[in-house]
Order: sequence, then C-alpha cells, then structure tokens
Amino acid sequence: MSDLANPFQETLLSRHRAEPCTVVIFGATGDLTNRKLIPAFYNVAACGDLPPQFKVVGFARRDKTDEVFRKELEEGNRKNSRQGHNEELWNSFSQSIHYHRSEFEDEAGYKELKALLEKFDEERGAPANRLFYLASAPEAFKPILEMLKAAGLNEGVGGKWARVVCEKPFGKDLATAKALNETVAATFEEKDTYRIDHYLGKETAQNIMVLRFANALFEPNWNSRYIDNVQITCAENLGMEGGRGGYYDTAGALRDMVQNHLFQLLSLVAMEPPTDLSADSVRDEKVKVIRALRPLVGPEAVGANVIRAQYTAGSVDGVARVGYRQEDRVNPESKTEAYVALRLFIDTWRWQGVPFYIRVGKQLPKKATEISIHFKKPPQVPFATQKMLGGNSENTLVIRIQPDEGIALRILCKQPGQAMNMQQVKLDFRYSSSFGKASPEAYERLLLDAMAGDATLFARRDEVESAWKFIDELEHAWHKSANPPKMCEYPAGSWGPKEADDLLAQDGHSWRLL
Ligand SMILES: NC(=O)C1=CN([C@@H]2O[C@H](COP(=O)(O)OP(=O)(O)OC[C@H]3O[C@@H](n4cnc5c(N)ncnc54)[C@H](OP(=O)(O)O)[C@@H]3O)[C@@H](O)[C@H]2O)C=CC1
Ligand SMILES: O=C1O[C@H](COP(=O)(O)O)[C@@H](O)[C@H](O)[C@H]1O
Repeated sequence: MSDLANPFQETLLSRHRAEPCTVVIFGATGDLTNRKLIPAFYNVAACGDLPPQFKVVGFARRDKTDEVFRKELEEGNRKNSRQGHNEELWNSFSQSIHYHRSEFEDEAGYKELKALLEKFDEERGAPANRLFYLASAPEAFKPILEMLKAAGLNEGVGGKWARVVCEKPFGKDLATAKALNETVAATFEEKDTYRIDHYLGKETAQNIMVLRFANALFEPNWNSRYIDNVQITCAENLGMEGGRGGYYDTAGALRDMVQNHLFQLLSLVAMEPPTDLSADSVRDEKVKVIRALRPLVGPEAVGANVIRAQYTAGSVDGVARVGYRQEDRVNPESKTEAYVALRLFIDTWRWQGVPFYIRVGKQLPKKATEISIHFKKPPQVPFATQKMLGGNSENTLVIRIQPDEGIALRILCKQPGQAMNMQQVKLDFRYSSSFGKASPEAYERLLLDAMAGDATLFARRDEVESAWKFIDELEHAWHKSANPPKMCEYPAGSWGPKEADDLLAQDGHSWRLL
C-alpha cells in the first residue's frame, strides 16, 4: 500500500489550518478563561499557529477596560502557560484581546457586541469568521444562544462562518442534554457546534486510534479471543479545592467524569476501525460502542456492577485531608459519590464476554489516567513446569494517558541463566524521550480544531445523548429507587473502597497497581 492510500497519512496531509477569526468568550473573567483558554491561545501563538487577524473578545458582566482585562489575563498566563511567559510575545499577542461588558440576558449588550464585531471587520477591510465560546455556567447557555440568534450573530456574514463551542457539563441527564441540544440546534447547525471534551484533545487519547489501526501488530489481537479484560483508571489526588465542591456535589464522579471523558476513552479503545478519518466516520464508530453497552437497569443490576463511594478523612502525600462531607460547599449529608467503579460489557461480536472495568475518584494516592489491556494467557505447554519469577504472568499493554505519557508492553522473558525461569519485563515508550518536547495542552489542540472546522475531537449530539441514556439508569437506581445500592467509603489517600476490589475479585481479576 502506498503511503497516500493510508487514511492516517491522508489526514496528516489534508488537516485543515485554523482560519482567521474573532473568538467571543462568554464568561471571560472566569477561572477557565484565565487558567486554560488564554494560556492555550498564547501557546498556539508561541508555536506560530495562530491565524492572522485573530481577535478575542471577553464577554462578562463586571466593568473593566481592555487594559485591566489584559493585565488580569497576563497574571494567569504567567502561572499557567505551558511554555512559560515571554514578555515580548505577550505584549503583541495581548493586543488582540478586548473586553465587552454585558449581562448574558441583556439584549442591548448583544447589539453592542455586534457593533464591536462590525467595527473590527471594518478595520480588517472584510467580515471575519466568528467563534462563540460558551465558558459560562451551563444554565446560561440557553439565554446566550437565544440572544445571539436575536441579534443575528448566529450566522456568518459575507460567506464567513459562525460556530459555537459549548463547555462541559453538557446537561445533567438525558432530558436536560436533549433540551440543550434543541436550543443549540435552533441556533447553530450541528456542523457548526463543538461540544468540548478535553480528554479528546489529549495527545495520548488521540494516539489510541493510531496505535490500534496503524499498527498491524495490535489490531488482529484486539478482541475477545485474545483480550481477557480492559481497565481504565482515572485517579486524582485532589479533593474539592478552589470552591469546586458547590458544583461537584450536584454532579458526582459518574456525571462529572464517566459520562464524558471516561466514555470517550472507552469508545476509542473499543470502536471498530472507521472507514476514513472524517469527523462523522470516527464519531459514527464511537457512538456505536456507547449504544452497545449492556444496560444496567434497576438497583440490583446496578449494585452488582457499580460501586459508589465517598472518601473519609485521611492523608494524601503526607498531607491531612478532610472527608468528602466535610469539604467546603459540600452538603454534610451529601449522597454524591466522589468515586465510582464500574464493570461494563459491550454487546458486540468483538467484545463478547470481555469485562471493561472503569474507576475514577478524588483523593486517591496520585494523579494518573491509564488504560490497560490485559491479554489472555497462552496455553502453558511447554512452560507449565517452569518457574515464574516475581508477579504477574499476563501480557499487558498499558496506555498512559497522563502524566508520564507513553505506552508500555509487559511481556514474559527468560531470566538469564541455566534454568528456564521466566520473568515479566517492560517495553516502554515515553513521549518525552521519543519526541523530545512536551505535547500541546488539550485546549490548544481543540481551539485550533474549532478554528479549522474539524469536529473529530468534539462530541456529537448522539454521542452525548447515548451516554446520558446509560448513565441515567445508574443515577435512577442510586437516587430514586426504594432500595438503592449502598454508598461505600474509603480513606483519603487509599485506592478506593474494598468493594471495588471485590468487584474484580469476583471475576478472578484485580486492579492494576499504578
Ligand atoms: N474552571 C475549570 O477548570 C473548568 C470549567 N469548566 C466549565 O466552564 C464553565 C465556566 O467555568 P469557570 O470559568 O470555572 O466559571 P466561573 O464561575 O469562574 O466564571 C463564570 C463567568 O461567567 C460570568 N457571568 C456569570 N453570570 C453572568 C451574567 N449574568 N452575565 C454575564 N456574565 C456572567 C462571570 O462574569 P463576572 O466575573 O463578570 O461576574 C464569569 O466571567 C462552566 O461550565 C464549567 O463547568 C469545564 C472544565 C474545567
Ligand atoms: O472535567 C473535569 O476534569 C478534571 C480532570 O481533568 P484532567 O485533565 O486534569 O485529568 C476533573 O478534576 C474535574 O472534576 C472535571 O470536571
């Protein structure tokens, strides 16, 4: 096969470039803009990838001048920029940043915004593309979209495009996600709608498809004939710092992380090969995985396959931590889980009988996200009587999503010496040593893609709704059934509740040690 017949090669050659545009950020004085969005744009500029004539307009309600706004963002950039802060670059980059004061529900504010965008167009000598970024609380999405439409800002002018980026959370259940999708659809076409899931922007998550489909080595073995079980762990060593308890206590681990990020990773691991790398071909395959999840309906099925837990007081990295219910802005009688472990089955030919174990939690011993593929053992002939030295004898492929990004393959080798003793060894690929430079932050990649019109790494409407449909059943069993499965506990700084270990032990498995 020539290189050009390879869809991965074609995509690299044809990847769109970010187009000149004005980005309007709603909620621009918030934490997300300060910590993530502006540093991402700055780093894109530092890499020379920012399109010409780029502008940002920050939209929020407090009164401030462009200069004051830029100064606040400069402080944020000093702390959060991946490639450090260069005074000269910042001075030129920050000239593209402007501030527009308005309430989200003030019609006059949108007329003024329109006039400001038209003034920029006049200065440029032509209309610009427009990217509206909803970085506000989700309750504000509806009024913002309605106001944009009423002001006629939802459509591009002079042949230019208008797109919308929606931050997470995208709804809190199927009904709210559907209602939000209806509002978005009444304002922007699906092709112009970009639902952010920042896990899709992580280099290592993007590499899953390349690992699976561009290497002849793995794809033939990637099924129930060879794979025994798959584990996905997303551990965090933080709790409710920075006032997050207020939001988190209304969401919980299942809604905050599993419905979106973890299901995206699961889809990438379990999907069939797409016929090409267009956004819809990839998303068609991903959504099929979520639709094929064996439903867990009712408290009995949920209790048998899903473990929820809250942390109690403990210590992480030698620092004392309070229990979840004692955290700032958390209800002292909260029934929200800060940890969840699930055993899932995907009812497709490829995955029949293979358990997918997923766990995610706060206040665990370290921050680490990884996917491990545990292969079946070969028949022991002729090694049945040989000694296995130290630990596990299975082949495991570990995809380290973060930190220390990389891939490790654990294989059995003969120990040097006369005896035919075997030992597990690790073949290890690390991004840092192989590529010699840090990967871009997820938001850098996603913002560039939204400006380039490439929605592959954004969630499509049906993906979001299918995920909520599955999650709603679990939430229902926990919060609306007469005999809900119990809330378990684990001390902060441990690897989660004993019940999550028992879940795997029932199948003769155990969580991989991280
Ligand atoms: N922070 C993070 O790390 C992450 C955040 N997100 C999501 O991003 C979104 C924003 O989060 P975050 O930045 O933390 O939120 P913040 O609470 O820090 O900021 C909220 C912003 O909305 C503005 N605002 C609120 N009400 C109005 C109003 N009536 N009219 C005009 N402006 C208003 C505020 O303006 P003013 O200051 O003028 O009051 C402020 O700019 C949320 O959906 C969140 O879930 C997602 C992932 C990570
Ligand atoms: O979306 C979210 O993600 C973060 C974890 O993101 P990561 O890139 O640091 O792994 C999580 O802390 C937060 O609760 C959740 O809303």
